[in-house]
Amino acid sequence: MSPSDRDQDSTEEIAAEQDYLTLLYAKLDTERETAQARLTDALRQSGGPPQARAERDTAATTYTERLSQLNSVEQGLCFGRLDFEHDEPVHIGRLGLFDEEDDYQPLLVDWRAPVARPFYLATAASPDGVRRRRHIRTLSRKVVGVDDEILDLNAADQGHDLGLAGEAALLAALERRRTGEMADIVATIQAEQDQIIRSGLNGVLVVQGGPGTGKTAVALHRAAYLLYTYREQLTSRGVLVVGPNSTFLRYIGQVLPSLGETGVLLATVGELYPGLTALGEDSREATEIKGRPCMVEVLEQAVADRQQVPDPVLEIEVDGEILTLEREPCERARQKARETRRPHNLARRVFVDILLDELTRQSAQRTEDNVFEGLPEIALTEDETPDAEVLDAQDLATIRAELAEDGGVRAAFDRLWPKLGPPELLGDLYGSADRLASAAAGHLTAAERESLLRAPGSYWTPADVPLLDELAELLGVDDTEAKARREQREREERAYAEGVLHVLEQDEEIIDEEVLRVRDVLDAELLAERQQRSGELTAAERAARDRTWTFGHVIVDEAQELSAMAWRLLMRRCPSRSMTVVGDVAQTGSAAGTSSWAEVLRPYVEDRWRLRELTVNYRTPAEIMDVAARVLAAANPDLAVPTSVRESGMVPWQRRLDVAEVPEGIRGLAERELVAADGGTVAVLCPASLLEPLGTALDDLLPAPEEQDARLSLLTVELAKGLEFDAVVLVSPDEIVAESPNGLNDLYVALTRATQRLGILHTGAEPVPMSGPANGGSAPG
Ligand SMILES: Nc1ncnc2c1ncn2[C@@H]1O[C@H](COP(=O)(O)OP(=O)(O)OP(=O)(O)O)[C@@H](O)[C@H]1O
Repeated sequence: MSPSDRDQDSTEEIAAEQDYLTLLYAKLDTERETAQARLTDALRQSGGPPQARAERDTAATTYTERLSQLNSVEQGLCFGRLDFEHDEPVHIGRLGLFDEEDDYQPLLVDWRAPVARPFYLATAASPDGVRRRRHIRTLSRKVVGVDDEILDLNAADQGHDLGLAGEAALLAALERRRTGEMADIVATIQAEQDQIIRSGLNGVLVVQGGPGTGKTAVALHRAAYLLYTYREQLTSRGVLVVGPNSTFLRYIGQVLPSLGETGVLLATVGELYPGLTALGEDSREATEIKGRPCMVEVLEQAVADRQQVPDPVLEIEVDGEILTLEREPCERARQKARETRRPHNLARRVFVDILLDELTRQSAQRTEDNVFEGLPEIALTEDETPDAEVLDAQDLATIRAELAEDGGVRAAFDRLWPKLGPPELLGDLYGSADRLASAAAGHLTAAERESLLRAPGSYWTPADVPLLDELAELLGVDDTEAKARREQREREERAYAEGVLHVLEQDEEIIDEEVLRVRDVLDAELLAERQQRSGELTAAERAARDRTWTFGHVIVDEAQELSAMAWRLLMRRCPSRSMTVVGDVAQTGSAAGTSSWAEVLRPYVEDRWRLRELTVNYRTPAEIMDVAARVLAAANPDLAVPTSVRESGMVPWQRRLDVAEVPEGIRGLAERELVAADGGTVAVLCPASLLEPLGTALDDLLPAPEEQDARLSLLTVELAKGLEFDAVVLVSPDEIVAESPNGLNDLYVALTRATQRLGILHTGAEPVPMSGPANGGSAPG
């Protein structure tokens, strides 16, 4: 076949695919119109029995979700086609479309359906009945190209040694300019990634892989797959995706909506304590200490320290009389309360009950003494005993109830066993060297305790959130009063709704006797219910407001950074242990983070977790990985860098400047990289110590904080974790290494952020030889 025949072929193929795509979009438009009409219909109806109302609400929610799903797949609706040896071809896309007029024949197959799987897995050596795999490139609703792979044995010999599927489409996707928002990879998922995405729902799955191997992309597509496959199980409990910081969450935020999935909660660990925003920042040392597992014992002791007994006696004045609480009964009450093993605020009731008995006994004794005081001694008759009591059970109950309400008695109980909230207790602990010394005895040194001290009212930090969550468990919520208040509020809302109906009815009588009566379409119960519900919430929205919410599945990204205390919090949110844990132990930056998955998971699932590894680097060209490999070899000689899929033809540039000259020099370099990136993104990555001077030097080139699609970013390595840019300028590698105990890991992360160009600006000694003959590392693929 001559080249012009091939062009002709491809023009015809494109035209044929265009016809099919036009049909698919017409179908999509019809589906949208139908969903919109049904939604309008459901919203317009009102009244009827409660069951009909509930059905209508469910219908409205279903059609709203369907509509948003149909809208989200507008771009790249169909991206592939499989031609089989024996069966009819199928087109593959972001969601399934069916032809109702032809017995629901599939027009478009959802990429997550089993029949679409060979699109990602079939190879020439193992074609699985597939004859041809076609990638269809589109721009809006127009087909702009097709890339075909014929899966026959001739092709098997020519395959790429990395076993890539749809190589042309993959390389085109990888070469595209970055925008500051992660894109989905649904059209070019590779076989090793597909295995992870479609792995079963149950148990803990760990995905370990070097930089750029697609861990984040895979984790997000797995969320979409699980929601599709286990829809019923997961929509009610929701899926949680945890990321390291809000910059990262913004970066990945569009991927799931572009896959038609919106019911997922994306959050950092610092955002998982509802009602609290962790705006503060800890020193590196304090972050590490707050993450240690021994903090559980420190907090337990801090709670125990708030359960006091008098030394030796506490006097309480009640109605001019002095009652006393001595050490012994208080110790007994404390012992009994602790033995219940209930959280502090709930065990308090036992403590209070026992001491109320004690005070009641004293008060009754006092009353009896008063009754008999001054009376002449009267001889007992034969049927009287000397112990006959003056006060009966009813009297004792009254005394007890009065004591329970007495301000002095309540204050005494609050002093001995105060009701406590997590922020209050933790604030008190951080605010007092003495309290800290008592709680942390045997766990933290004086210097370590010192680093936790802070002024009252300081902002909470992300590392405080797991501690607050732990305290919420230790303290418990005594919700008796809250429950009573809630019931009262519900009663008031019903009464208010009754009142509203009454007023409306009166108005009606005045305006028009003939019109439908308000009570025919509304009743008090419904009005009150509407008020309370104030709109249907998705599981993700409800979960975000509820600390005790447990999710159907939890995905943790950059999981190597999490502290032991953060793991405890996440495990509480996922008692089913249906989790996907994604990370790279070679990239651990936080001193509280981990270098071993087994160590992290053992306390929760022992060795019952499965490991999958990703080995191909889709982000970073081989020339850059060559430099990164030298750093990894120095940081962790046992680990290998992933193999790059491509070369860029550009060896990273390296330059030397005096540290004082950097602010002046950086501007020109950043401008040059912006031009070279040609509309793509550029990041200057620097040690924390240079953030301010470089920020000033680059001021007018940097975006305003609210600007979304920044072309230039200035970041520390910690904040750049998980992100990628077309070009990176790395400043002062030696300082980056010196700033952290895991400095070489940080440098490795920084070196692997670029998709095209990397420049290194040295200001001191090279922490690891970064140029010259390679001493190991990845050979260009
Ligand atoms: N199959 C694929 N098709 C197209 N692009 C892909 C594929 N797999 C990964 N990529 C791209 O490679 C880049 C790196 O992916 P991702 O950020 O998920 O890697 P990572 O393993 O999480 O990296 P890091 O550990 O450095 O954070 C992204 O731009 C992603 O879109």
